[in-house]
Amino acid sequence: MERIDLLMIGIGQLVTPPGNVPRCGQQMKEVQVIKDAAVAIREGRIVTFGPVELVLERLTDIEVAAIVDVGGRMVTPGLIDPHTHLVHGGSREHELALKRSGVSYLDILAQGGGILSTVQSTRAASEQELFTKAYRSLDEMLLQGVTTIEAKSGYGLSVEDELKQLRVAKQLNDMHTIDIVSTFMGAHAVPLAYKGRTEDYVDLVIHEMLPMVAEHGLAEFCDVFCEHGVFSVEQSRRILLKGREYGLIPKLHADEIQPLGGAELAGEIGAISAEHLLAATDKGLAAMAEHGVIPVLLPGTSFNLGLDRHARARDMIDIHELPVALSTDYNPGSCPTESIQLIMMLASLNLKMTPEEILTACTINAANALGRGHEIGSIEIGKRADLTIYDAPNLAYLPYHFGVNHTFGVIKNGKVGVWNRKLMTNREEAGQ
Ligand SMILES: N=CN[C@@H](CCC(=O)O)C(=O)O
Ligand SMILES: [Zn+2]
Repeated sequence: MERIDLLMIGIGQLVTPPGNVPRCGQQMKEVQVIKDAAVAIREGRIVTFGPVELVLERLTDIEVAAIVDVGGRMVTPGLIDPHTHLVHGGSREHELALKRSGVSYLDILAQGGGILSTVQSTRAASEQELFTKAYRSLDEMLLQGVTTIEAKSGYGLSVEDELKQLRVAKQLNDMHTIDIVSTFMGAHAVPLAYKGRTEDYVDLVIHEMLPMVAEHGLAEFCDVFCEHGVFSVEQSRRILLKGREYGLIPKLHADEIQPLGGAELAGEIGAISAEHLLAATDKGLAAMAEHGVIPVLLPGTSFNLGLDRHARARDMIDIHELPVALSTDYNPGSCPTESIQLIMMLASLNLKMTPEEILTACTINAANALGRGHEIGSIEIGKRADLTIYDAPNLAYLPYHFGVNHTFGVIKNGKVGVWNRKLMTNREEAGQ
């Protein structure tokens, strides 16, 4: 072993799911807890970790450039948020009264509001404006302990505006501490100019948007809002299969409001993940389990939409043995929050997930929903040194003591991104 760049000591509890692959069913509860631990990092990767005496023994006669003592705090892998609509213009607080008076999410959309309202603001915004707004959201996420996110397009809904959103996401990935994985979601809604002509819009997505996104290398995944009144199962299938021909891995907003068969479609085409799933049937969940599709659950969305129904996480874990992942769904409409820690609390309250399951869902299962289980999502030798440090004595404390940010520090790629609750990023780079 050569020199060590950073040695983290004083870890009261090091808590991580093991391995690189998705943790299914009861495996989600099995996390490794190492007391009085240390982690050694070189060139942004984990070189060794374990009980402090063991780590120090392994480092005998090895030069250590810097030592950081985290004062008995808890450390986990950096948290991963695998479903966000990060880049968008404007906000939708003007729809709050409508929402609270009982008008449904899909009715607001059908009236030209909702997603379509954000499409207007996103089209009107410059790339710099979109960048600055999203950069602030990324700062919030980093302060919460998040080190990698996914970001979808889908508020442009024209060739040029979809590319604009994806270019901004790429630039953010280059500039911000958080890693951003991009998803093309031109099929997020039918734009007003195509009202009543959904098939024509699907043709635009397939024949004009997908080739351009692929040609510019702007996305890794393709997603569709498969929902009654938005895109049908058949249209979603066509878009996702064509996307795959262009090298984009399929994801799907599936069975959020109606049991349309999105979960079944995700299984049929072997999507990497299916999201929402509040209305998914047992048949759909079985199809997902059979084909290794990861359910990404978004309890902040059902909470914020005031629904009395939630995704059936317990059935997914206990009966279907699925590898559940969790995410904020950060977006300006159904879930305007960057707080992954609020999501952890809601997963406990409404999805009845245990603290261990919640950690697994926010780390290794989320990493696999982004095809990155070999790189991030657990503390293993050789993996990226993405670590979150909490002012909390144990895992259960996170969903228990709610409404505050427990994150004390973040290490991203072996470098300090947050310390003592303060960002260590260079804000000047973001033009602020
Ligand atoms: N359900 C569809 N899309 C987003 C919401 C987007 C919006 O309302 O702006 C979601 O995942 O919740
Ligand atoms: Zn979404």
